[in-house]
Amino acid sequence: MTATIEVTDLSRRYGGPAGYEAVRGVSFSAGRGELFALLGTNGAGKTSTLEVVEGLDRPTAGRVRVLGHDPYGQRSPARSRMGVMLQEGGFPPDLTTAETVRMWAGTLTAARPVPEALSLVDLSHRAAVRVKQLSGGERRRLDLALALLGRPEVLVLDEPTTGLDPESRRATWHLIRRLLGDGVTVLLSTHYLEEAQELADRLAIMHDGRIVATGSVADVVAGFPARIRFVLPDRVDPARLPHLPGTRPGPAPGSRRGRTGGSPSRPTRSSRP
Ligand SMILES: Nc1ncnc2c1ncn2[C@@H]1O[C@H](COP(=O)(O)OP(=O)(O)OP(=O)(O)O)[C@@H](O)[C@H]1O
Repeated sequence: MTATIEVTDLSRRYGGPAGYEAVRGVSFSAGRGELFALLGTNGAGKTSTLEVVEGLDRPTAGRVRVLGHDPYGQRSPARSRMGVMLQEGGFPPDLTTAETVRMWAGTLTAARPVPEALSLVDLSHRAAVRVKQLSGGERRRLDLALALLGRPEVLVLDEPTTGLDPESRRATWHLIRRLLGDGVTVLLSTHYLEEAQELADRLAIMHDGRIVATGSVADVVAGFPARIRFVLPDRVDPARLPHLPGTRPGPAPGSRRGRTGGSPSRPTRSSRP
């Protein structure tokens, strides 16, 4: 069966052949009703990857297919079935929330009714408020409402819960799970491992433009040793501790001595900074 999203050996370079390669040979796929998460620190290459899947740019090398189409070269068949939530949506500040959704709906052939879109993201009570008066979290939810407006089969969400309070974050997770249950395929980037654990069928951890770990959430988490840090009271001499397999002295915060688990080296005496 063909995957709904298929990314093969994707590279993306900014600034021509001598420029910066932000994505370096990335491959992953997601099937119908699956959520694939890209996890990584700032600058890892997540947004650069998502933008190519969204069809905003062509790959420097490699291949991307969404619902069997090249999202850049065959833009309309892929884009018309895709909902996209960028990291920062730009809205006309003086329109109300409902006017913004209505304006966006006007560009689509079969948009959800505006009240339904607002209710999905819990913004019905803010329908008459101007966008410039919305909080950052409310604007993120408005962004999500616009991504859902065309009843997409594929959703690409760039850090959808950044800036949301815990309750809104959980509500967004609940909504995403419902969409997955309806068969929507979701590609999501996030900084939060917790978010990937909550939602993802599979994930990839990106670093410096490459995937450094990928698989099911359980596989990836199991592949990283647990790190437990503790600080010894000043009066305890680390040399007198019993041997603790897999521990090593860590950097001592302040004037205290620390120790970190997760590496197989034998503990040695820790020095003060
Ligand atoms: N238009 C651009 N021109 C040149 N370099 C860029 C451009 N956009 C992004 N980059 C660089 O590419 C690298 C990857 O950026 P990208 O935004 O894809 O990372 P990210 O993982 O999404 O980070 P964040 O979590 O901060 O959103 C960074 O070093 C960034 O500075």
